[in-house]
Amino acid sequence: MQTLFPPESGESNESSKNLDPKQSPWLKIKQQLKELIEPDEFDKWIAPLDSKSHSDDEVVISLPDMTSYQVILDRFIDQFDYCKATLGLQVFFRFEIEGTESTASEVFEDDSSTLNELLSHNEVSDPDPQPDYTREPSSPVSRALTHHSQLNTEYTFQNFVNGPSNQFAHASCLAVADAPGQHYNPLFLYGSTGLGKTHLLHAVGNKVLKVKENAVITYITSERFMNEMIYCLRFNKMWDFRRKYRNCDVLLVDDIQFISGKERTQEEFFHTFNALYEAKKQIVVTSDIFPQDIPDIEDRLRNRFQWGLIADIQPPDIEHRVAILMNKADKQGVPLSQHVAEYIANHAKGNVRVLEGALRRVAAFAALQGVPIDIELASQILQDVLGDTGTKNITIESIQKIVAEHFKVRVADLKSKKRQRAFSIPRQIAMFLSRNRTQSSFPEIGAGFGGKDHTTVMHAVKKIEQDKKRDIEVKTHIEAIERKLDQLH
Ligand SMILES: Nc1ncnc2c1ncn2[C@@H]1O[C@H](COP(=O)(O)OP(=O)(O)OP(=O)(O)O)[C@@H](O)[C@H]1O
Repeated sequence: MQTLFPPESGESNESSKNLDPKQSPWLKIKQQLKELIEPDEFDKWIAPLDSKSHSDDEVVISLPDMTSYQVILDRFIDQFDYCKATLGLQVFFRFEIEGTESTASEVFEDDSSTLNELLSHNEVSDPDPQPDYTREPSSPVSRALTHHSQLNTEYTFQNFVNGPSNQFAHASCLAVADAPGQHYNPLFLYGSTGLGKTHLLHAVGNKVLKVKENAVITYITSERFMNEMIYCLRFNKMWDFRRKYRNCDVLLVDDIQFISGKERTQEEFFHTFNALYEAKKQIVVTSDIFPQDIPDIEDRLRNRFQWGLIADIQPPDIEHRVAILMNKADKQGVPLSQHVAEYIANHAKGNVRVLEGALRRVAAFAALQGVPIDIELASQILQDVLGDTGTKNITIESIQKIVAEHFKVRVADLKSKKRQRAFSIPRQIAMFLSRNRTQSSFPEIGAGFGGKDHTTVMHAVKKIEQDKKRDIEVKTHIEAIERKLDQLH
């Protein structure tokens, strides 16, 4: 019988001895991981792992130590997810690490967001089917899960400049903040990046708190929701988890689109949603995708997102951008004339985050150099620093062309399925830039890359985001390509 992984790759033969490769989800996943992960990394971290046992819905994998566990969490979690999704597997992974419990607790106390799906998805130990979630928590870990709303007090309605592009979303949020749980439940805010969704989400929480000081407001990103849930499943803390999320007056969930493909997270969120909804507690979620278009989420959840009110935010027009700039300059005490604000708004055409960045840089430069903020200065900063962001016609095609030239490959290679690093890295970088420098959705980008699935694009974007932070080479390539993109006319 042919083995999937030869012994020289560092793998023991235990899997192939005990499991029929045709039946083992772990071996299927491992085979796919081999194609997604660099050979030396695969040999070092993945090849030695064996599945101890598996059933129809669970695979138990043993990890040699905490280091291996942390490395897998940090570097390969997306690849695991991706493989599971592409293979259509419905299994949960349970990772057993020798003597992990105390170490993992320490990791969680420091930053639960580093914990993720590789922790157990096992719900067997989920306690108490009908618990009282209003009871006070007892243990230190339980207390770490108590409410702390983490609201940004700067993100208020007063600091939000409304205009035609966000008027409906702004009014909806105000209405919800005035009467939480009464009219529009859930409120679903969607729009592209940097247009103020998070700002409005916090504004709702801040306003509710202003009127009702002891209101329990919980703000969470969907990613953190998932990480906390996984931790709690692993360490039998689901009571605490549910107590936190089902016992609040307003639940604010940012970037809900990231639960795409995360089955267990979706299920838990579904029950959280129901519990809050039935108790007439307000739920507000944000997404950069319309609910109908979020890939890989259960229909019952998608439907619920549409029960209440859906409000979109569009990019601000020129007058609105000027108003935002003037407002921000005023609040920051930056002397900005209408004339210069118009110049900046005309050239920094991207989202509001781009506008803010432009203003910050111009103001900092003027303060440090002791010069007035005029058109000449603004023009210099926008050219030098922002590369005139937004005035260029950057498309998926222009990105592909520049990336291909930069890496000396053909555009056809970027659209191909070639898995060699020489092609896969440029392809992933081109996907990443297409997501960040155009308004294209994941499916649109996939279509532009030879009909790739949206999950492939999502995986690429996330991978490059991470690589950019820890790999100076990747960062340098991206910066060089961005400079070329900024020179487009
Ligand atoms: N209309 C507005 N008035 C004032 N500030 C705004 C407005 N819109 C956005 N901003 C500011 O722009 C920045 C980006 O906004 P925010 O983080 O809310 O965007 P987002 O839509 O949640 O983006 P992402 O999807 O990337 O999370 C924030 O500093 C926010 O205060």
